[in-house]
Amino acid sequence: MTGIEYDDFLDREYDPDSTDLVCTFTIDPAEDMSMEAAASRVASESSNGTWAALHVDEDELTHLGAVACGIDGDEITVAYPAELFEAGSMPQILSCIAGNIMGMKAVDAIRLEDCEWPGSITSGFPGPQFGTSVAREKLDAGDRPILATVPKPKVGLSTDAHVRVGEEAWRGGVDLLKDDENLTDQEFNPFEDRLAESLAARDRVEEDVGERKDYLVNVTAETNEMVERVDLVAEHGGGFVMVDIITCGWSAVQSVRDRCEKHGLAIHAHRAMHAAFDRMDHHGVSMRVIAQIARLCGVDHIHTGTAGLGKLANEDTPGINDWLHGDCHGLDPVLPVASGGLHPGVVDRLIDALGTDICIQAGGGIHGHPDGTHAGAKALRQATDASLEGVPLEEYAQDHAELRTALQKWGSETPR
Ligand SMILES: O=C(COP(=O)(O)O)[C@H](O)[C@H](O)COP(=O)(O)O
Ligand SMILES: [Mg+2]
Repeated sequence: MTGIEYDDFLDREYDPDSTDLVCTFTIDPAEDMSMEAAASRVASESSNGTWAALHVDEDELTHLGAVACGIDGDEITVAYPAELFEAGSMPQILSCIAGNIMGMKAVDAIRLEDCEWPGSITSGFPGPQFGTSVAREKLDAGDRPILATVPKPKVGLSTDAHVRVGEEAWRGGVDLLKDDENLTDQEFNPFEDRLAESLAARDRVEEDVGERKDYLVNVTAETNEMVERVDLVAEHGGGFVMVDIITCGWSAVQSVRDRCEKHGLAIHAHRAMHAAFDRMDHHGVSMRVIAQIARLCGVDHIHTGTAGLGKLANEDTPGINDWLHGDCHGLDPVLPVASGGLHPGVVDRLIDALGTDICIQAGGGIHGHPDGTHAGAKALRQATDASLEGVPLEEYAQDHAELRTALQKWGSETPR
């Protein structure tokens, strides 16, 4: 009989191989706990161990145990055998690497910082259907950032008012109209009415301005209802859906991705509630890992922060956009969305920081323009054009009235 104990989950000589899922955690061990003791407990509890020494026949043991194989300051590395995981199930993977260990007494805090995903796991997921190619495949953004807006107030507008604001913004120069994260199917603005009338307005604008536009309608709901709403988007001729990926959960994201494959719809991932996991730098799950998971599950765009230029402490993980674009066993790159307190006066520094392969979303920074939504959209487009041409915004504003007014109102900073 073999006793499995915590020490069996610690081996600092182990060198992970290409089939392992390798996770990096920062941990704060409990008062009476060494880093080694805490690391072995993290590896045990997140794979196939528990607190009591177990008695199993060696030949029954399928070596599903994780190995804490690296300790460097407050950072530990844990390698997980691929056989521990169910192919294609993000919930099961997270129940291992971000499950019980988040609450175990052996650590006062623990944060999942990064994952290195083996091909044996990534091959079980679809990845993005379009990713950054939406700019050219579904829109006419070419090499400039895609511009988006969300009507404000975030909820409460009637369908007619919502569509009117959307049409103004599209005519002013944004590519995408986006629902806000808490606008779904409410009496004041029912889902299918808003969908149908917004897409009809989109078609009118495309016809008039000769540039492709589209609508990120928020399909967030119970999973079966979401799948039905994805079908409705396809029936009405939409090109995208928006999903609040954290609040609806990863299984639902996987179901929506599967349905969007059938209809050729791109997925815009809003991350409302992410800050419950990633805001504290000493506990939870980093936005980098959330973005990795979202990419595996197959979103095409995801909000990843504003390089500190916006209103939200939105955890601009250093290099996160590199990861979203970086190679991961052939997964398509995901389009980073910068949003939250943005307005024309910060676009130049935003592009300097994040590049042009991004989506810039501005709500208040368009609809709060002194001359209204149409002018606000024009000002955002003008600021983008100026930045791509390398012309200082103030100089470009001399003969672009809408940008000039925006800069007079907001300058180059964002109020919190
Ligand atoms: O509605 C907005 C921004 O509106 P506004 O442009 O008026 O600030 C988005 O929900 C936030 O950007 C989400 O934050 P994040 O992008 O960090 O997930
Ligand atoms: Mg919002």
